[in-house]
Amino acid sequence: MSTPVKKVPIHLQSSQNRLLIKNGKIVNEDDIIEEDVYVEDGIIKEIGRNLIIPGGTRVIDARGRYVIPGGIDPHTHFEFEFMGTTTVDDFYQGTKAAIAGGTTMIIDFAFPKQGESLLDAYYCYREKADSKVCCDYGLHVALTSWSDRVKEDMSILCSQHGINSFKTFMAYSFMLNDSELYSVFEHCKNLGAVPQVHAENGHIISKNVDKLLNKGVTGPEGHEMSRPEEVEAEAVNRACTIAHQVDSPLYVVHVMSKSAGFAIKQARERGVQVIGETLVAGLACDGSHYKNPCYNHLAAHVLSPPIRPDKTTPQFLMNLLAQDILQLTGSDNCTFNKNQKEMGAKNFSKIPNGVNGVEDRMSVIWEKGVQSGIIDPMRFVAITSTNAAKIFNIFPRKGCIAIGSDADVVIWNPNKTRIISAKTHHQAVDFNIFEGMECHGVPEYVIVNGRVCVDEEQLRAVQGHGKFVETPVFAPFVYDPEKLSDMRSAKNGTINEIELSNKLAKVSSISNILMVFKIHSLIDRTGAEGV
Ligand SMILES: NC(=O)NCCC(=O)O
Ligand SMILES: [Zn+2]
Ligand SMILES: [Zn+2]
Repeated sequence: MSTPVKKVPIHLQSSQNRLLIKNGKIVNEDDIIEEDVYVEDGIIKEIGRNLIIPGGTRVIDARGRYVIPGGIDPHTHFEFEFMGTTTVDDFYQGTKAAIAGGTTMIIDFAFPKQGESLLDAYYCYREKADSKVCCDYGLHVALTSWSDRVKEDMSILCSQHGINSFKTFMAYSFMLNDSELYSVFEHCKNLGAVPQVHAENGHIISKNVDKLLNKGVTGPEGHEMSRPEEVEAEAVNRACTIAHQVDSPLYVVHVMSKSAGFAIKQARERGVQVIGETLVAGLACDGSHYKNPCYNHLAAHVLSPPIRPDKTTPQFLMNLLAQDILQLTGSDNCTFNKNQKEMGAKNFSKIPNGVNGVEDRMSVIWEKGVQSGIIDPMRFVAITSTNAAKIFNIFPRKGCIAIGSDADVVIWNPNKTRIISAKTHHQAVDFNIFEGMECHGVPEYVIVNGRVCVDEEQLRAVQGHGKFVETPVFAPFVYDPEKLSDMRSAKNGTINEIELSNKLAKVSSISNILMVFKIHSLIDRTGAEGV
């Protein structure tokens, strides 16, 4: 006897494959147009008015909404074994939360365990992620040592496995020295890959940690005290110098301070091809939480480089994004629960480093950037999606609303608000560093490869719906500045004339050269062209 075939009602069948988004304002990095978007089989097939579409197509009315490319978070750590424990957001929960907030692709880091080869680390991450991801994902690979074997594996990863970026460290026990960084950057340049750097001076930090612990400073406040911003800026400057010597591009991850941002500005002015990423944590959180007497509250905010005590830093970083001195934003989502953070109860240097952000990045940046008048919706799209797609060489497949692009689309209501809370977020972590923040900008629909995964604000993410996306080498954005200038929009966003007073940032180099950088009035839009 044959099993009766269950028939899916026709309207449900077609809504999986065909979708018309009507009456919205399409925002790309360089323009805003009022046209409809037709999606079929996961791809944007048509853009225009009065489109002729097949019967049975689901229609979403986006009147009064923006239709934007899904966010690309270039910096997450799901299922990451770090500092003696593992992050609580795995590839399922992490990507589900990403989608809830309007992010439709993440790029994580394949991290080799001690003694593990880069290739094995890559296979291990593919194994962990492939069956779990609800949205597409890519991988950077972390370099925790340097050898001929590492060099060879980098070449294989680029030529055979769709990897085009490698993260190096100037801090933590696995940091590389200057000579190793020189070799890595040079090799990346030959491969057409993007060398990334975690820029903090690890030697100074470890001296400071010892000194603080000896003085009896054991609480979480010691974390920030051991890594002041000049320690970040010195490393940024040194990494830029090394990259310049070998003529390689450089991507500085998680820029968290004014001094580091300024070091990037200076490097770009002297011709270093440096790309700067900042974090939603740095754009929204200031040092006010350092006054909180609760260990758990403080420990929950510990990440590296740290959130700066200076209250003006978040807006300063947003201004750098408006100016194109920084190009993109990540979350560095690296989440540990209360009991894991308690590993550092007697010694701040043992607090697992990391915070949340993958879910809230889009709304928080909209609130702090667009709602506050520092950037316009086009620049928002550039710093949350398009630039990541360009840097990691998946543009225009991702990062824009265009015919032929993947249908990763968000229908964004700029007038709705929501209040962020750990009680309502979709992440596994038990704390939210943006707790209580009211944000304008709500993703009412999130379409992931053509599938409606947030539907009228209801999350319907599907485990395994995402795929690994290869990132090819020699991204034009990074390696071909001429093509880049054609590709790059002249519009860098409308920004308020926020006068930043001249400030002095002291940056000391490892060789005891004291450089004093004068921070110019950074917010001069016309002056930004030459940055
Ligand atoms: N940033 C942080 O504190 N944790 C994640 C690891 C890293 O990105 O350095
Ligand atoms: Zn890092
Ligand atoms: Zn990170």
